[in-house]
Amino acid sequence: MALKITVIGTGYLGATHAAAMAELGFEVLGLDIVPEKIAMLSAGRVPMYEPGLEELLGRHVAGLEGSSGRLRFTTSWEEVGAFGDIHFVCVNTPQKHGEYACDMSFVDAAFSSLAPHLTGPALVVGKSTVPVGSAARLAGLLRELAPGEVELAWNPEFLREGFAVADTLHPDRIVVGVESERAERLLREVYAGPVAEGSPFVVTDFPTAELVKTAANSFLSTKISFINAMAEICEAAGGDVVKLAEAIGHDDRIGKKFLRAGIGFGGGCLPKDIRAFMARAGELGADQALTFLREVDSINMRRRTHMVELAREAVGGSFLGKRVAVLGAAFKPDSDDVRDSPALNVAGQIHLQGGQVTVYDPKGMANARVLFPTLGYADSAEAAARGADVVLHLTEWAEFRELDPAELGEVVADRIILDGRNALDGAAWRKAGWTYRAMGRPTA
Ligand SMILES: NC(=O)C1=CN([C@@H]2O[C@H](COP(=O)(O)OP(=O)(O)OC[C@H]3O[C@@H](n4cnc5c(N)ncnc54)[C@H](O)[C@@H]3O)[C@@H](O)[C@H]2O)C=CC1
Ligand SMILES: O=C(O)[C@H]1O[C@H](OP(=O)(O)OP(=O)(O)OC[C@H]2O[C@@H](n3ccc(=O)[nH]c3=O)[C@H](O)[C@@H]2O)[C@H](O)[C@@H](O)[C@@H]1O
Repeated sequence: MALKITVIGTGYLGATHAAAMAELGFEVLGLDIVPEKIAMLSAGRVPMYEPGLEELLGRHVAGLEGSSGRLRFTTSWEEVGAFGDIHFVCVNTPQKHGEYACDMSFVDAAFSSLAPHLTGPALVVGKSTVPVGSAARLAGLLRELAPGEVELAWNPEFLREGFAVADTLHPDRIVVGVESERAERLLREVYAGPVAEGSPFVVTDFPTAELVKTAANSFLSTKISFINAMAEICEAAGGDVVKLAEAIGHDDRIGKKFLRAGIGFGGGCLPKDIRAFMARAGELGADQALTFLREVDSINMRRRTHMVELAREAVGGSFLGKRVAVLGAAFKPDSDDVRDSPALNVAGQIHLQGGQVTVYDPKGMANARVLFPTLGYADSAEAAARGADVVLHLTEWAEFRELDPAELGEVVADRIILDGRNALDGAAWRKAGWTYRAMGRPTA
């Protein structure tokens, strides 16, 4: 009989994972503690913006016309416990307030809620990104609280927002930390489809599985901060970081990807993951090993301040009485996620310094309004730019590359644009009479 799968926590990761598991042919039950999310998902609607996810839900959510009916959602732990052979835990692990460390309270709560309902044999699989050592601790919690024969495995996730569906169905690799052959066999059964299509399947122990995840995000963060450090040098020396990245990227050992200089990385993962990693290394007495991540983080945060300084310079040295248009609120394009968004951080800093900021983003507006309620918002790039003394391009949506510089030039007070993502066609903007400035690139 086909395995029955539950997914605990149906946010960016969990909602995608649940739909993907149904696509792979399993019966799936998703649980969240937010009833509104469960109501939306049960109606086949996605509570966030993730390309392709709504279509996938439409193919599987029970009760929708023409669906496989393999995917349902609930808020009942009892139902989840009775339903699943395998339970994937996908809840959030944010940064603790005022600390670098990871806030494990959501994971702990999920395990504590689930365990008492596991009366039969079950495999619990952690997918959330956690500090190394968490899996061993949580296995102990399961032994203590679960009445049935329950085992734990750790299966970190590497999907990117904006590509979540494709990354889940065709992952670069599947990593499982297991303590028994049975756990490995069950997870091989779950991922048989992607593995048959070529995804490597890496089997290891708990700590290594946990560490693979934080190591990968640390490496990616380091790559971005490396190229942003080169952008700083290029600005000082008159070089062009885009050419530099292209040229070093021709070396396969370096590679072209993740070398886009700009205002740096944000989002619900890279920033908090490198900080949690540093905090955990400290607890393990190995903090020296990761001191470089402190530098990675500070280079990254400096990019945001640098953009604020460039903007202030562009409006004559003070934001007082100046209008600033901000194009972009999401932490990256093709997402509505504004968690630790560099664009909103820059907008917020300028607002605090007295600038009149108007933000526009194709998908991130609702989330941005919740997080930064005092900023101004407009419902198009043109409306945001109306009367602006400077325009900041901070999230590289395709929509912004398609803007007509001549048309936008008609509505602004001053034709100055700062490209925080090095993604616009500078020559076209200059031709239309704009002062165009990019990051780590020559000014003219
Ligand atoms: N968003 C991403 O692209 C990726 C995220 N991750 C990791 O996956 C985890 C989840 O991240 P996201 O999906 O982005 O977070 P999210 O905040 O979008 O989703 C988490 C969900 O868990 C629910 N939840 C919280 N406490 C719960 C509980 N006790 N019981 C049941 N549900 C509960 C929340 O209501 C929410 O819907 C984090 O550890 C993150 O680092 C890993 C790879 C990719
Ligand atoms: O752990 C996670 O949650 C995920 O974190 C990142 O995925 P994601 O946060 O969706 O976004 P990325 O595409 O990695 O971009 C992160 C940030 O880096 C910035 N970035 C990315 C690439 C680049 O060259 N330059 C750059 O500034 C983006 O604008 C964005 O703000 C990783 O890429 C995923 O593999 C991982 O699973």
